[in-house]
Amino acid sequence: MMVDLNDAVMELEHWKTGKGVILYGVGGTFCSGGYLDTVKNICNSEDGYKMSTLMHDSVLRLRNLPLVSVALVTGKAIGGGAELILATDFRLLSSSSEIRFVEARMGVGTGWAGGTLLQRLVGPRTALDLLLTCRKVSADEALVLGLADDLIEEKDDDDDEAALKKTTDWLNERIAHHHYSVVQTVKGIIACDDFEEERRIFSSTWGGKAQQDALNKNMKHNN
Ligand SMILES: CC[C@H](C(=O)O)C(=O)SCCNC(=O)CCNC(=O)[C@H](O)C(C)(C)COP(=O)(O)OP(=O)(O)OC[C@H]1O[C@@H](n2cnc3c(N)ncnc32)[C@H](O)[C@@H]1OP(=O)(O)O
Repeated sequence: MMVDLNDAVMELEHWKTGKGVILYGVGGTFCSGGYLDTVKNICNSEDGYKMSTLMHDSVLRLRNLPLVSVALVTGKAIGGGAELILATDFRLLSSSSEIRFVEARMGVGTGWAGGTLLQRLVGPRTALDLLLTCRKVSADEALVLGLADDLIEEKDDDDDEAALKKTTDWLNERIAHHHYSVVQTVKGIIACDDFEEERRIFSSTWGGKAQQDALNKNMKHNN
């Protein structure tokens, strides 16, 4: 799964006209973390560092894609799976889904970049609390904590296709009406978190077709 994820992200890096991507699981579980048979086979510090390096690479490349990314979390997101939901720009949870950072119970810290990403999202105190208590976070609590951006209704829980359709609609509300160059620019600016880079990315759309078309429409933004 870890190598597959890295391959999938590399493939997405070549998608030049894309706007969005949805990360989801099937069969009622988002992801239950490291495959335990593999974990047992690589249970030494050196291999742990290698695994963590591979997962950091995948997660950071996914975050830096010029695409708007959404994790659709149906069912459980456990351990590394809970960390994985932090790799995207947004998180939509089905109302009975459950997030649980169980790494400390498993005798380890966060290996899939989740520590840094979690504290950026919910602040260091809440992150520390979630990582030390290893408690279940319900969809409702996730919404309050800022771990979830929106909830998908319960009736879709065991209907992967319906949940995916709702998530696609949610994402399309944000990206469908913009040209891909505009979506990629906005995403690039948010991902870079750097003023100089923001100017560089901004100038790539200035004077472009999307801007010319918008100017020619004499648009008003008063309703
Ligand atoms: C840095 C990341 C870190 C690491 O790599 O060490 C982690 O990810 S730590 C977390 C590792 N994951 C786990 O410890 C998960 C353990 N499993 C569970 O807690 C439960 O199975 C759960 C909550 C995921 C699902 O519970 P549920 O009641 O819905 O179903 P079952 O327990 O009957 O599970 C079905 C079947 O799937 C097997 N399973 C689930 N997760 C894993 C996994 N990560 N690796 C291997 N196998 C997994 C589970 O054992 C069951 O198999 P069965 O043969 O039917 O017993």
